Amino acid sequence: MTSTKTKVLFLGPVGTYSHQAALQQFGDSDDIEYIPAQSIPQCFDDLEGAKDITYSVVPLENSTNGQVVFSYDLLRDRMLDEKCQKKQNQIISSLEVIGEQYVSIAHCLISPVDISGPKNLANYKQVRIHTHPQVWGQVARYLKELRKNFSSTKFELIDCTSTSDAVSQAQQTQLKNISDQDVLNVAIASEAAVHIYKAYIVDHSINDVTGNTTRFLVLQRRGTVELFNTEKMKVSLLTFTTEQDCPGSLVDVLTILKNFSINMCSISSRPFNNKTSTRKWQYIFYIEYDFDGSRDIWDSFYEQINLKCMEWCLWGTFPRNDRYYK
Ligand SMILES: O=C(O)C(=O)Cc1ccccc1
Repeated sequence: MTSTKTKVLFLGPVGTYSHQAALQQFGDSDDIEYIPAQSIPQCFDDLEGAKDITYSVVPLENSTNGQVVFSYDLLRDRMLDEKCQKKQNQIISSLEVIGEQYVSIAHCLISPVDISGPKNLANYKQVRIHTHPQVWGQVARYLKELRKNFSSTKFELIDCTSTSDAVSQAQQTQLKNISDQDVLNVAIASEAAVHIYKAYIVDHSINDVTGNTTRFLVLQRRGTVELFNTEKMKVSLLTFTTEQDCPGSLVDVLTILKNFSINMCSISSRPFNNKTSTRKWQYIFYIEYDFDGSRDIWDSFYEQINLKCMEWCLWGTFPRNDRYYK
């Protein structure tokens, strides 16, 4: 019998910050089945491909070190995929954003074995630190201090697909090399992962900036579930490209928001390679802006956007999460 549960994909395995974001969005109920993906691309691909998966939760940006570029580039690649349906210059992506979540990041230094505190890192000639690439920029100062305080220990940084995968990798590698007493494999992950994988905390709250927060997007296949209409403040995410070597082309797009008194709350960019041109240094822009459904301006607004953008994609209009303001 097929499951009647709502299936939610997240960057796994269990215990990741993405898992926390998914739980914040959908709760821990028998009606929800959480499915761990092995990579951020898989969080996009499997949502697109598997009709029985309803939602996917992906990391987008961090308050300390900015864009999770893997996700930005996956949005870019989907927008610029020729297979996408087009309406004039508008690209209708197969996925849409229906929500956002904010997760407080409190990284721990985690060991598969109990070393009774950070001072005993000095007992190892080599310490191999595993974590998700996005984490290195959030603990740069901590790592510098480690190297200064344990100058006889060699620290090696190893990228993993997620923070929980890092704990698992550290455990497996430590077990495989159990005879080598000079090497310790550790991970940087959440305290939730420590309990799930029955590991040990060497150091608490090691992120350089307290209040470090990661923002996640909640995706669905476009049109799967109609967005509930709430009075809550909404925000729209739109990506676009402009004509290269055309002075003022970006300003012309941003001026549309100004002319309609629309508040832009974020802007960022990523390089892209246009298939029809060998030119480098072309950029796709990502803007978010406050959406007020009570204003009767939006058809005109998007007509103007369509005129000034080479290509554009409205990824979604979704409720602003209260945690944005904390
Ligand atoms: O690996 C995780 O736990 C993730 O959810 C990705 C991530 C990594 C680092 C900070 C925030 C999210």
